[in-house]
Amino acid sequence: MTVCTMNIAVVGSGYVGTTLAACFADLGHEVTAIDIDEGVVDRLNRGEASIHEPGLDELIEEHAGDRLRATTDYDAIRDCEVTFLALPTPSREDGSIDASIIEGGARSVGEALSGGGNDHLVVVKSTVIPGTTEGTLIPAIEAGSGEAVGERIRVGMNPEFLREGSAVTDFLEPEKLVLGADDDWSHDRLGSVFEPLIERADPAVVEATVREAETIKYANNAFLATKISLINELGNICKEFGVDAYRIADAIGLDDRIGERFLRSGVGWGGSCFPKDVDALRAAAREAGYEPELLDAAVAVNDRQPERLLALLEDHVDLTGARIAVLGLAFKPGTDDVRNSRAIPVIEGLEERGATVVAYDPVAPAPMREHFPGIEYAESAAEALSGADGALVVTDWDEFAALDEEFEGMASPVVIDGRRVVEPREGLTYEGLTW
Ligand SMILES: NC(=O)C1=CN([C@@H]2O[C@H](COP(=O)(O)OP(=O)(O)OC[C@H]3O[C@@H](n4cnc5c(N)ncnc54)[C@H](O)[C@@H]3O)[C@@H](O)[C@H]2O)C=CC1
Ligand SMILES: O=C(O)[C@H]1O[C@H](OP(=O)(O)OP(=O)(O)OC[C@H]2O[C@@H](n3ccc(=O)[nH]c3=O)[C@H](O)[C@@H]2O)[C@H](O)[C@@H](O)[C@@H]1O
Repeated sequence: MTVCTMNIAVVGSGYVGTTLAACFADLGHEVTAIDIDEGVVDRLNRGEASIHEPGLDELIEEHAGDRLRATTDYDAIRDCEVTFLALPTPSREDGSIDASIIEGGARSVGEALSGGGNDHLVVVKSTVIPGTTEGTLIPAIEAGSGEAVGERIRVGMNPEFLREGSAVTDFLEPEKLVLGADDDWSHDRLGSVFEPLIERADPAVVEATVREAETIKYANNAFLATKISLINELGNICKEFGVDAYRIADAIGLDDRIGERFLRSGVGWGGSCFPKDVDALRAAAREAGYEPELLDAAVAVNDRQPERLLALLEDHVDLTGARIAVLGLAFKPGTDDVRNSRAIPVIEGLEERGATVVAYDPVAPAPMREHFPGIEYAESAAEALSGADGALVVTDWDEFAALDEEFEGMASPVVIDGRRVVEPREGLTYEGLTW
């Protein structure tokens, strides 16, 4: 069967945009990536990603200069049939989303499309609060293009569910695709974009309205974050009972209604999305007149986990003047992203208690230096552990599971594990956060 290939623009070349652009090129589409950062654009054109994602460099190297091109010039959109907006939607101080970047991007897309031309579908890929596409982004496109959306220019919403650290495989092997649009033409065009992926991976396809698609994304993330907070709460209780929370999770996960995934208890959820999206949903719910008590509690439990990790360490080590190794800085393994990493409150807590911090992460030391320029960064876990009075495991990198004689270099071999990754062994004082 012939699969139709299209000319697609992707605005924003961060974690989502770069993955999207490289994967669309791999699916056979002609892709133009647009970013305001010249460094990001130059790297893409040289065949390199600006972010660390397994498999991404290989895809970019294969397609750059051929089916994948990058530019800072929004005018490239004129030659495309579909434009995806993969721009940041960060939190404001009060937790609500700041839509100004994506609003500016939507306006620029409108300007690039002004003056007539071919039919064009603009697809919101970013996570935006229900009503934002209609209330903010469509007016911005209209202001830029000088014409009403709904005739030549139409708008869809296609939330993204990829995880950092497995972005490429998540994108190319999705469980579901949510195609949000408010008319048949837009649904059809969005369907055409994903036709090669549907052929290849056979995901469930959910046809939704734009507002439903916006809402599905928040509901998905709020559910997952709350699921982790629930297993963390249960895990804290298990610890008090002297019971291993992982054995309990294995048992309850066998119930299909609960499911075995996202039941790893520990130091909590971080990253660029769960904290931001749960906060944005709470703020939007409040603004709409609803008190989101369960979501508030999910955040409260999450905020408490790093403190519990530190308290466990304090049971074994006097932290004033102690040298403490922090193993793992990324918010999860497989990424160099440290946004809202649990390592941040952990390091802050250690500094408040007068400890000297020596941190190690296989890929994320550079971004963490911006948060904590004054702490020591080791080149290896062995170097971080050498002479340490205690160690905290904050990210579940596989290499920490293989640590063995490295612990012998510690001044006092105390390991508090926030991710269930280190194997307990003789000679090591080992405690898990929830086991
Ligand atoms: N990171 C993730 O795993 C996921 C993120 N999302 C959502 O996708 C959206 C994008 O997130 P990320 O990719 O993480 O963002 P990011 O921060 O990694 O990348 C954003 C990119 O946009 C560029 N940019 C900023 N302003 C621009 C402009 N006016 N024009 C062109 N480029 C511009 C930046 O230079 C940067 O390269 C957010 O709404 C996020 O919530 C959704 C699912 C997964
Ligand atoms: O909207 C987004 O940006 C994305 O947010 C999450 O993806 P991500 O944040 O990349 O990573 P996850 O694997 O979900 O992990 C998030 C946090 O939860 C923690 N976690 C995860 C699973 C678990 O069982 N326990 C647990 O503590 C991780 O350590 C990490 O800090 C969602 O899983 C994606 O579906 C979504 O697209």
